[in-house]
This record gives sequence, structure tokens and C-alpha cells, in this order.
Amino acid sequence: MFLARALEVTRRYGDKLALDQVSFDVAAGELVGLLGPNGAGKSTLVNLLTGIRRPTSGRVELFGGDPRVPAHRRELGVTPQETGLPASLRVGEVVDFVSAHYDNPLPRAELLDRFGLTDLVRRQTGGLSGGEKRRVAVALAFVGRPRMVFLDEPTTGLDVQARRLLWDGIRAFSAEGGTVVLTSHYLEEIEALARRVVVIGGGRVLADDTVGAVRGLVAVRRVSLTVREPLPELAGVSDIERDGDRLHLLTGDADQLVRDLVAYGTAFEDLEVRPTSLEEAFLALTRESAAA
Ligand SMILES: Nc1ncnc2c1ncn2[C@@H]1O[C@H](COP(=O)(O)OP(=O)(O)OP(=O)(O)O)[C@@H](O)[C@H]1O
Repeated sequence: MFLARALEVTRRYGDKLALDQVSFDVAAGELVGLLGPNGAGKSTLVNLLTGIRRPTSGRVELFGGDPRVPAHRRELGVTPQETGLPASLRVGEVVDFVSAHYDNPLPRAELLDRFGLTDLVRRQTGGLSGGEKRRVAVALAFVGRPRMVFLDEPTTGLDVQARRLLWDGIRAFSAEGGTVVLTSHYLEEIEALARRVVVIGGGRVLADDTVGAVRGLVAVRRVSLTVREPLPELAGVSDIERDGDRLHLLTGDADQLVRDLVAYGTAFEDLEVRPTSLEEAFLALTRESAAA
């Protein structure tokens, strides 16, 4: 059973095409990571699926109905990318305020304990650090015992220890059968939590697979070298950038590329191999999908 679905969804903001015919579904009990660089369309997809915005065309479903109808959002928890907490209220009061909207909320102490927030219960939210505020904002998504949560970049600005605490809270929810969709810029973060990752770039779904398979796709190396002659035809090169005599080749298998260069007798200098950033890997993936 799908708890959330997008069917050929397009969303424009004026001239800007933020999502381009995206189809995506989440089954009950799944923990799915949406991975993509800035501006890829992740938040837009989350906002459509949670009823905050409407698609320009295509269809979205939440618990089998229209996400804009409040009844379909009753079993949903959301942490948007930015949350404003009322500065003069204490953490415990904010939790109580949100709890009051639900028939059967989690007891306050249990929620705070799950997310390592017990020590903050009497602190005014205006005096919390950025990371502490973020942890409170994420915990609030779980107050109403949701069946599904959408967490938009839940660990932004958190240090390693706070991130682990949050991951533990998310894992516990998932282990009890809860469904989770989270967005991130980092494959490592999704890897720590999810098996399935959906890569979004330029408003399109570029890959929907296991973390292992996607790691293979984005594990691109940049091979830089200076050559003063035309390059032979090289297999496995997804992109070439030129900077005078200096060439930068993007490839999934740098070892094979260097072996091929040697086998062809190419006279190269200053060979350098380094991992690409996820950003560069996305660009290569986006170009591949555009060429397909
Ligand atoms: N309200 C809006 N008005 C105009 N353009 C928008 C609006 N919201 C998003 N966009 C544009 O749509 C595109 C997708 O944005 P979106 O926020 O969905 O990306 P994202 O993947 O969540 O990015 P980030 O990782 O930076 O949060 C971007 O080019 C963004 O500038």
C-alpha cells in the first residue's frame, strides 16, 4: 500500500520549472532518502506530497487521498526546512501546544527522551542554539504518533553527536513500523538510515535505487592531465572539461582510464586523480539523463 504518491507531477514557479513530470511513491514502512543538490526540487516534492503546495499538473496522493484535505494529513508528521519556534515559550510548552492538536499524542517525557531533549524541557526556545532548535523542530513531527513523517534536511547544522541522537530517534520510529521520507545533500546521511535513495536533480528523478547502487553511480572520479595531442577515444568518460592543454575527465573507473591512456601511448603530464564532489557527480548524472 502506498502512503504517498506523485504521478507525473510538474510544478512551476512562474517561469521556473521546479519539478518536471516526477513520479515517486512511498510504501508503508519504508524509509526513503531524497538526495539532491541545492535547487534540485526536493523541498518542492515534499511540499506537494504534504499538501503545502499544489502541483501545476499531475496528481499527488497522501494516504490515498488529496493531501490538501486536512483529514488526509491527520496521520502525518512534517519537519519543514525551516521552523519558527515561539521564542518566549519553553520547550515543554511548545511540545504541549503541538500535542493539544492530537487525540492521542506521545507523552511529553517520552518524546523528549526519544530525541535526547529532556534536559532542555524548561529552556525558552529563543535561547536555544541553532542545533537544539533543529532537534526540537524534528521531534515535533513525532508528537501526534504519525504513521508517516517527512523530514526536510533534518540534521542541517547539527554536530556529530546531535546528528546521531536524531538518527536514533528516526531509526526507532522506523523500527516500530513508521514510514519516513527525508531529504539530504549527503549520501552518507541517507546511507546511515535508509536502504532506498531517490536522486533528484534539475527537477527530475535521476535514480531510484538502493544506496549501494546509487553510490556506484555517483562515485565519479576526476582525472586531470595535461596533453598536447588529441585524446584517443576513451571508454567510460562521462564528461570532459578543457582548460587550455589541461583536461579534466570524469569517470567511474579512474584505474581503467589511466590504463587505457598508457596502452594508447598518450603523452600526458601532471596526472591527478581525485574524487568529485556530489555536486559534480550530479551534474554528470543530469547531463547523462539529458542526453538519453
Ligand atoms: N516559492 C518559490 N518561488 C520561486 N521559485 C521557487 C520557489 N520555491 C522553490 N523555487 C525554485 O524551485 C527550484 C527547486 O527548489 P527546491 O526548494 O524544491 O529545491 P531543493 O532541492 O529543496 O533545494 P535545497 O537543497 O537548496 O533546499 C529552485 O530553483 C528554487 O529556486
